[in-house]
Amino acid sequence: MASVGWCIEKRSDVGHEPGGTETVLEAGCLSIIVLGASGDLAKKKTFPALFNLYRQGFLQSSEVHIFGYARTKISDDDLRNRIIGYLIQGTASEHSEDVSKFLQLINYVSGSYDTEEGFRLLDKEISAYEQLKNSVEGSSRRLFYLALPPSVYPSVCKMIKDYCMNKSDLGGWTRIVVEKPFGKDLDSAEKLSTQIGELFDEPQIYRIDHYLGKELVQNLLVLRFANRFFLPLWNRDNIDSVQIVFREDFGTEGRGGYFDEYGIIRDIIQNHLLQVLCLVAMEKPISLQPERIRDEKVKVLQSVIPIKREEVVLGQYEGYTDDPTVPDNSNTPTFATVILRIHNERWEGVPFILKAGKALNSRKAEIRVQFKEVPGDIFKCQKQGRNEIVIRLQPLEAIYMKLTVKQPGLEMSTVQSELDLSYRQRYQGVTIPEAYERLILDTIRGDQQHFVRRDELKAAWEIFTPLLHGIDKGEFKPTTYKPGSRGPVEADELLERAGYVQTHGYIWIPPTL
Ligand SMILES: NC(=O)C1=CN([C@@H]2O[C@H](COP(=O)(O)OP(=O)(O)OC[C@H]3O[C@@H](n4cnc5c(N)ncnc54)[C@H](OP(=O)(O)O)[C@@H]3O)[C@@H](O)[C@H]2O)C=CC1
Ligand SMILES: O=C1O[C@H](COP(=O)(O)O)[C@@H](O)[C@H](O)[C@H]1O
Repeated sequence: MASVGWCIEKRSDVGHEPGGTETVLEAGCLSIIVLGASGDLAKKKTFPALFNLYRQGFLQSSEVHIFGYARTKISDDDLRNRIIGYLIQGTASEHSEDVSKFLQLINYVSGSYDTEEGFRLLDKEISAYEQLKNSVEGSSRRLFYLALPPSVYPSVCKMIKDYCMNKSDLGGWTRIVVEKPFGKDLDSAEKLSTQIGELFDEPQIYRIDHYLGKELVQNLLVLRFANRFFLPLWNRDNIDSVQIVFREDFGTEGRGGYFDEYGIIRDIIQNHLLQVLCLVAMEKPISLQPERIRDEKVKVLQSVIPIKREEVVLGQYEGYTDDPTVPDNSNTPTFATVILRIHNERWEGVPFILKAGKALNSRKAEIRVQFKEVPGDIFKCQKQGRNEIVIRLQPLEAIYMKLTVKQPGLEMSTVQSELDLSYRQRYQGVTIPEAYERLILDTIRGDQQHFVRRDELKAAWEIFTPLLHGIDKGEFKPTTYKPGSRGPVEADELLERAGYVQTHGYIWIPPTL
C-alpha cells in the first residue's frame, strides 16, 4: 500500500495568485462522518470511494476514523455487512485483508436529523476517538458528508453547527459536503443556500457534482488551454454546434419516487451537463486557482440567454408510470433536449445542445463538437461529414477527432476516419479513479475547484427555472417514446434545425487491445 501522509499540496486562496501552491502540513486526526449511512448513495458510492482512498494509502488507519449516522437502528456490524458487498465488487481478492481492516475503521451512531440527542452522542463518539489519538483539541478535522435528501440539510447543518464542530481553530476544520439536487428551482435553492450560509462559510461548503470528478471532464481545461491546436479554433468562426449528451439504457429503477419529483432536467441537465458546458465554453482563467476557474464558469452561465420554447423537446418513456411510486398522470420528463445559447463574442450563434434521457438504446455520456464545413470543397467530400471532436466521458473514455482522409489505395477518393486517443489502449494498466474518490480527496485537501460555488448554482437555476415552472404547471407535455429507442423523433428534428449534420456511413469503433 502506497503511503501518503498528511503533508499535502494545498492550493492557496485568493491573494496568492497566480498559480502558486503552498505545502500545508495537516497533522490532526480526521473524522469522516457519513450522514444517511443507511441509504443508497452511501453504500453504492460514498463508502466504496472511501475504501478505495484507504486502499491506495490516501486515508491512513492511524489518522482516520469513519462514522456512519442515520435514524435506522442498526449495529456497527450491521452497517459493515450492508456495505461490504459494494466494497468487494470490482476489487481483486488480494484486497480482502484491506476490506476487513477498512471496516474496522467504521462505527455507527443512530439518531434523528433534527434533535440534539443524536448529534450530542455523535460528537461524544468523535471526541472520544480524537482523544484516543491524542489529537490536540482544535487541530482535528471533521468532514460531514450529507448523503441525505435535501429536505433535511437545514436541520442537519444546524445540528452540526450547534453540537459537532471542531472545537477551535488550531489548524483543524469542519467541512460539509452536500449532494445534489440542491433545491428545486431558483427560490428554493437560494433559500437553502441562505440557510446553510448562515451556519457555514462558503469555504466550508462543498456542493458536489460528481460529473466534475470524471477523468475526461477534468481533462477539459488541459485539452483546451494546453494545446495550440484548439486555441484558435474554439469559437463561433469554426464551431457549428456543441452537443453534450447523457444516455442511460435503464429507467428510474427503484428511484421512481425521487425522480418523479425532479425529472431529467433537474436530475442531469441543470447540474451535470451544465457544468460540462461551462468547462467547454468558459474563457481561459487567469490561473488554476479554484476561485479564478469558478469566476469564469459563472460568467458563462450568466451569458446564457432565456431558453426558447421551440428549442426544447421533452419525452417520457412508455411504462414510466407503471412504477407504483409514480402518479399515473405524471408529467415528468425522463428525456429532454434543450438548446442553450451563449450571448458573448466567442459563442454568439452556436447552439449548445444538452440532451439527456433514461431508458434509451445505450448508456453513454459525451461531448460532440461539430465544426463548420471547409470553404471551397475541391474534393467534393462535404457530404461525407464534418470534422468533429468527440470527448467520450463514459463508458470507454476516449477523445477522437473525426476527419476526412484519402481512402488508402490507388484512387484519389476521400473517406471519414479518426485520430483516436482511447484511454484503455493508450494507458494500459492505469486505473481511472471513480469520480467520488477524487472529489472526497479534494474535500480533505480543501480544494474547491471541482465543486459548485453558490453564485454558480444561482446562475444555473436562473437558466432553467422558467422552463421547469412551465413543466410543473403542465404547460409543456412530454411526448412518449419507446424504452430502448433513441428518444422522441422530435429531438432529432430539433438537432437538424439547429444545424447539426449527422455523418452517415461512418461509425467510431473503440479499439480493442
Ligand atoms: N443514490 C444515488 O445514486 C444518488 C443520490 N444522490 C443524492 O444523494 C442524496 C442521498 O441519496 P440516496 O442515498 O439515494 O437517498 P436515500 O433515499 O437512500 O436516503 C438516504 C438516507 O436518508 C434517510 N432518509 C430518507 N428519506 C428521508 C426523509 N424523508 N427524511 C429524513 N431522512 C430520510 C434514510 O436513512 P434513515 O431512515 O436510516 O435515517 C436513508 O437511508 C440525495 O440528495 C440524492 O439526491 C445524488 C446522486 C446519485
Ligand atoms: O446524479 C445522477 O447520476 C446518475 C448517473 O451517473 P453516472 O456517473 O453513472 O453517469 C443517474 O443515474 C442518476 O439518475 C442521477 O441522479
